[in-house]
Amino acid sequence: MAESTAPAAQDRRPDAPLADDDVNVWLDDVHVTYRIYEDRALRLLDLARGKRRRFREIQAVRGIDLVARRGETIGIVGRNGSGKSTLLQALSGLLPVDAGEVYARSQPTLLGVGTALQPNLSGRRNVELGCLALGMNGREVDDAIPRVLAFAGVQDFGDLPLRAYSSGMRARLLFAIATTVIPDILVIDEALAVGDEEFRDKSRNRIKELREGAGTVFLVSHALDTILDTCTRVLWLHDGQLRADGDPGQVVDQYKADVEDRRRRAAGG
Ligand SMILES: Nc1ncnc2c1ncn2[C@@H]1O[C@H](COP(=O)(O)OP(=O)(O)OP(=O)(O)O)[C@@H](O)[C@H]1O
Repeated sequence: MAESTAPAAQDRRPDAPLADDDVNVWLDDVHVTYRIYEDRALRLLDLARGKRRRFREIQAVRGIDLVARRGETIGIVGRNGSGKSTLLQALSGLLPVDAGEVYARSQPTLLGVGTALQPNLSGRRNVELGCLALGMNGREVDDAIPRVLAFAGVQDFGDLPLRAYSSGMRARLLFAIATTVIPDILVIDEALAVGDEEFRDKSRNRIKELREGAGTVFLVSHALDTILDTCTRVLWLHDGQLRADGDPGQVVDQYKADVEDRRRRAAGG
C-alpha cells in the first residue's frame, strides 16, 4: 500500500490542498486510458462489413492521488510501461484525464527527450523561440541567448542548424532553454540521462537551484543514482498505480528488491 500524502476524503473539495500556499500540484484520483484502434487493414475491412471499429484500452494511470509541495524534487521510478511518462504528461496538462482532477498552481514546464526543437533552425534561433515562448521580452531574450548557449556548452555551434547537433547536445540545449526562467513546476522526463557526466553535474546543480527557488521538480529516470542524488521524495509507479511514496532511499530499495525478485522468478530461481 502506498504511503500517500493524498488529502483525506473529507477534504476532497476542488481547492482544499491548494488553499495551502506550499502546495504546487494536486492530483486527485487521476486516471488516464489510451484507446488504440487495431490494425488499419482490419479496420477498413470492418468498416466495409459495417462492423464497429475494434480497439483496445490501456489503463496507463489508475487512480493516482498526490500532493506536491514547493521545494520538493519528486523522482518517479517504475518498470517500462508502468505509466511514468503518461503521468507526467497528464500532470503537465498535455494529456486529458479520463477521471479525477489535476490542479497546478501554474503551468508546468515539461522537459522531455521528445520535446520539440526545430531541427532546421540554428541553436541560437531555437533559444530565441524557446525564450519567447517562456514569456521573455526582446531584451531579456537577447541577454539570455549567450547564457543559454554557454550553459548547454554549444556556444561554438550557435549558428549551426540543430540537425547538426548530437542527441546529447540537443538535450542539453533543451534543458538550458527550459530552465532559463525558473519555472514553479518543472517536469523532467529522462532528459538528464542523455547528457554526459559533466552536463549531468551541471543539470543536477541547476535543479538544486530551482528547488531552492521554492519550485517543485518532477523527475522520471531509470538512473536510480540520479534519482537518489537529486530527489527529496520518490514515487514508485507499478501498473499505473502508486506502490510507494516517500523517502528516496527506502522507496528505491523497495523498488530494487522487487526488480531483483522478478529477475529471480523469471530465471526460475
Ligand atoms: N501514445 C500511446 N498510445 C497508446 N498507448 C500508450 C501510449 N503511450 C503509452 N502507452 C501505453 O501506456 C502504458 C504506460 O506507458 P508509459 O509510456 O506511460 O510508461 P513508462 O513507465 O513511462 O514507460 P518507460 O519506462 O518504458 O518509458 C504502456 O502500457 C504503454 O503501452
